[in-house]
Amino acid sequence: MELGWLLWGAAVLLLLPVLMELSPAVNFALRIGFYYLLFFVCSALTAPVCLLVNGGRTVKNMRIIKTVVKTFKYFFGLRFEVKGLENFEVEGPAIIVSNHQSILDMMGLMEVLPDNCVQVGKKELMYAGTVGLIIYLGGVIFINRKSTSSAKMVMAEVAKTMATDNVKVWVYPEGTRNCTGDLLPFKKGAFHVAVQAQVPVIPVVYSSFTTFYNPKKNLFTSGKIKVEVLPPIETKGLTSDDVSELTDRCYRTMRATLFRLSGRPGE
Ligand SMILES: CCCCCCCC/C=C\CCCCCCCC(=O)SCCNC(=O)CCNC(=O)[C@H](O)C(C)(C)COP(=O)(O)OP(=O)(O)OC[C@H]1O[C@@H](n2cnc3c(N)ncnc32)[C@H](O)[C@@H]1OP(=O)(O)O
Ligand SMILES: CCCCCCCCCCCCCCCC(=O)OC[C@@H](O)COP(=O)(O)O
Repeated sequence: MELGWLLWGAAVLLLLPVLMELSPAVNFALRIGFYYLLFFVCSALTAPVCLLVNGGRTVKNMRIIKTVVKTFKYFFGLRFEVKGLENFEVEGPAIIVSNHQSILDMMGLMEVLPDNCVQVGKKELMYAGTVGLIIYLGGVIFINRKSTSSAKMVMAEVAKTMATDNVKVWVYPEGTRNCTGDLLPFKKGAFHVAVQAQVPVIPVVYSSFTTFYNPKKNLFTSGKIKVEVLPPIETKGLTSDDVSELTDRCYRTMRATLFRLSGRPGE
């Protein structure tokens, strides 16, 4: 019986490189599948540690999660080139906004995540098995994108509590993943919260993944991701009437940075 398994394992190991060469689809499926498996297994192993060390749902668990997720890049040959981390050093809370290209963003998020920073995520993620549990423990704020009114209420609550909790809140203003090398129009929620809480907006831009990652083309190889944390944009004195202009300004700055980091000529 054991010999059978041994032979089977050896055959797979020998065949794997051939399979991966033969079919990009197999290579893509294996790498993404392994990424999901890493999420699943590491979440299951890390949740008890978070409970033991910090006792429950708290942003302090993000430190543990970050330590684990930061190792994932080595499995995929991904490297991050980070600039501007000093821009996170603002007094007190802030709203951080970044572009969102893929599930791979979780590695980029954890690569630069400042202390005491939680994320806004779609509520469906709460049901993603062990990953749902670990992001709940990490303090992730869940919103229902299908109900603007309830999402607004959650965000209004965030604006009220982020000062007392002294947390930064990381929002993906595009509201969904977008791996086209450009930005989707920005939703305004993050900027309403920043103005309501009178805290700065800190834009973060990740260079385009399209050179090494494209699900439509079964492309997922190793690669370098440039990350730039831009100077904070103050909101003191702004009101809800200024939100559209603030959103626009942030969008333009981040889009220009995205093109620069990705070596794409600006428009
Ligand atoms: C140990 C190993 C572990 C391994 C695994 C660990 C993994 C890593 C660990 C942990 C990290 C986990 C991280 C998860 C990350 C997940 C990310 C996602 O899920 S991204 C999708 C969800 N995020 C969003 O959608 C945000 C952006 N959306 C918004 O902010 C929207 O604004 C929202 C949802 C609040 C409303 O969206 P609308 O679609 O209705 O569109 P709009 O244009 O923004 O708003 C419509 C009108 O309402 C006003 N409005 C919007 N928000 C408002 C507000 N808060 N207050 C007042 N008015 C508001 C606007 O001004 C607009 O009105 P006028 O066009 O100006 O007339
Ligand atoms: C082999 C067992 C594998 C079991 C799988 C475990 C569950 C894996 C779920 C991983 C989800 C972890 C968080 C990913 C964050 C993310 O990137 O979510 C996408 C949202 O931002 C936007 O969603 P969308 O609007 O659909 O683009």
